[in-house]
Amino acid sequence: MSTTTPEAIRSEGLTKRFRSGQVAVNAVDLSVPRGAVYGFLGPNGSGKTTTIRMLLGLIRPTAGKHELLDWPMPSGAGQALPRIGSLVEGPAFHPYLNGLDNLRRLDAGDRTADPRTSRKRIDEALERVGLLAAAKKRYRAYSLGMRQRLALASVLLQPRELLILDEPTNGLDPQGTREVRSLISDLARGGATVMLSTHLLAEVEQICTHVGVMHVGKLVAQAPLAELRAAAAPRVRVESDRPDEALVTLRRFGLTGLERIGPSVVIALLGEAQPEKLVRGLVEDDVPVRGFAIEAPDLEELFVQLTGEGFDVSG
Ligand SMILES: Nc1ncnc2c1ncn2[C@@H]1O[C@H](COP(=O)(O)OP(=O)(O)OP(=O)(O)O)[C@@H](O)[C@H]1O
Repeated sequence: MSTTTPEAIRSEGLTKRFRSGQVAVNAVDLSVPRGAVYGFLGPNGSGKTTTIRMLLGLIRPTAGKHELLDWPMPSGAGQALPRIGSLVEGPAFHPYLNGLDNLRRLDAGDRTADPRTSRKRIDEALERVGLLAAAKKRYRAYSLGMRQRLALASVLLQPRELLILDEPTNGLDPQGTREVRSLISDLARGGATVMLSTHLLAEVEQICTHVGVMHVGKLVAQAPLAELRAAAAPRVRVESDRPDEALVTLRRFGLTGLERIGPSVVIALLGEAQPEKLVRGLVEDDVPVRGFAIEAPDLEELFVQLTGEGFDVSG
């Protein structure tokens, strides 16, 4: 194996052009740090599933290259894939078998799984996704949410270094959604790296440490969530005929991120400063103030600026 890098997933110029001519994924450079919960966020049709299918070697990229756990794909698939659990389009479950027997079948077909521990691992996986009570029910009688849980259980039959999950909470009711999110956080605490795709900003805000934002096939932003939050931190905006003097006052109050915008507007990060004290300070310094506002873009506004579209914030 090559030397261990800080990234669990790395891609350069990953591109998929379908036969129709449509470029679904356009030169995507992913960087998913080990230990991260990486939210792959984007509206429907932005290219998330296509990217994930390329990462896992299910479809061939038109251009670009990528590595999973430092193994180049697809040549290193034999080494990389046993260390990776994935949920994309769900495994093929048999409709007339119950959940338990479906997992037995999958586990028996996995040559890296130890048959002696099979039952124990299956029960643990069913328990983790809250499906133990329904283990003997036929798959065809499962609700969409139960099917999703069984798919997740199949990913958890073995310990994994990396989990790649396409819309893992899709189809789950609010309770199921909460449970799956807490399960993902548990897995990350246990040391796994998780990449999950979602169209829900709330999902990213609740469980992710990093985010990559897709828009019409392009990765338009990629950063630790804390960094994006800082970029979305509240700012103070002062309109004055003497902006240089306004800047001096704001600086005196310890504000950072000071910037002049146009001839009469300055902005700065509000930080811990109290707005009413700032106003008083400006007046005391004899700075003529025409406008004073606190602007607090939230993450949603930030993403809208990036992509020109909103995300579903519910869930
Ligand atoms: N096999 C295919 N042949 C042609 N076009 C495809 C194919 N698969 C996906 N596409 C197109 O590629 C674009 C990206 O689709 P993709 O499924 O990757 O998006 P997504 O972000 O995962 O969206 P969703 O959340 O709806 O799954 C879409 O416009 C889709 O219609």
